[in-house]
Amino acid sequence: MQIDGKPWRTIWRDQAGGVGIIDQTCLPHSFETLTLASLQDAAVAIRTMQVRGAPLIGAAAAYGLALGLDEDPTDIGLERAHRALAETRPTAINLRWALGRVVDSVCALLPEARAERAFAEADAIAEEDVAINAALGRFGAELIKEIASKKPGRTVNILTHCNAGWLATVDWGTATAPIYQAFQAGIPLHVWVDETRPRNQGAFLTAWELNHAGVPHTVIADNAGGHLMQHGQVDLAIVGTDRTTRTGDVCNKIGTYLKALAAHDCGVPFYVALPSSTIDWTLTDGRAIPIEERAGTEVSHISGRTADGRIVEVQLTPNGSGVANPGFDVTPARLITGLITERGIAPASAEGLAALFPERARTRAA
Ligand SMILES: CSC[C@@H](O)[C@@H](O)C(=O)COP(=O)(O)O
Repeated sequence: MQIDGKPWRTIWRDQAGGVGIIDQTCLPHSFETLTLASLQDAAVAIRTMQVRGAPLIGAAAAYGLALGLDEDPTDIGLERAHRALAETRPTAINLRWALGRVVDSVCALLPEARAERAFAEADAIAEEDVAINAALGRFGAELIKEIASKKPGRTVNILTHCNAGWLATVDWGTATAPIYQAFQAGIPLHVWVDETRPRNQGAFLTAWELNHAGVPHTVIADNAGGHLMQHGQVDLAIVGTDRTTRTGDVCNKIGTYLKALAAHDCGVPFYVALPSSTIDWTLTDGRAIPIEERAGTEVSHISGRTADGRIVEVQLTPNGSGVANPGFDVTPARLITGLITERGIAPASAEGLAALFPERARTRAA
């Protein structure tokens, strides 16, 4: 992604031995970067959602483990860093996947060799994420081109939920990678951006990055998607996922399920874009996925910028009303038209995923 004419990634190694990130809690009002200099910084950044989105959480956790090994490379230090990071967010499987990769790469080494090796593994995870998202973007862009060919000269309207974009990955995004690639290929397209209450990742982050990329888009209230689908104003939906079972059930930001139901009712194709690191090969039923329960204040309060540039938070709900805030929901495979992966587009089923990833499908289900 180019920002002010300069290429950016969402996470990088800085000159001083730290790890740079974009503080996503400041967007869209200000673009600020910060340095993760310790295990503690990395754990806080993931927990408070300064970095977020399944693939980026994975990369940040990998760097966090490397920072932890820099502080204490012993077995005890490794275990402590692993535990601290694994506890930060429960739903995105990429977190555990990336931590597992770094642990496997260092555990047989002498302590003094561990930090360097862990940083190299974290770099590899980040680089692979870029290549994988670019690859799945190519498959998804073909899909968009096919839809465009059926309505020559007219705009393809794509609905997306939450931010499964550039900001949620190291580069490209998952749901947005096909959009960016089709847009760059000259396909006329427009994106309906669900605001995605309660944290507004759509209104704050997806809108911000589509703006920077010059992609035409419109932010809508979460409740508007079904209406637009009924009126033929959505050609396809593409969303991301935090964890996908081996049978193709998809866990993604709360509200995704309702969009999939509406799409099913209206005959709108509903696709999920994902790197294979988001597949949990041990699970056969999406209902087994742990759902993060987040702070009630995300529902009862909302923040925004005043006309004179101040960021303020205001309360929406009456004092005394209860609030609940499940962060994710599960869309059953039967509502999903296809899974866009780095190896191609699979039907959302055990057979579909096993055909694309035969070596991973041999993992035993729990
Ligand atoms: C490419 S990201 C896919 C998902 O991680 C994304 O859709 C999502 O649900 C992000 O949730 P978040 O709570 O903002 O981390």
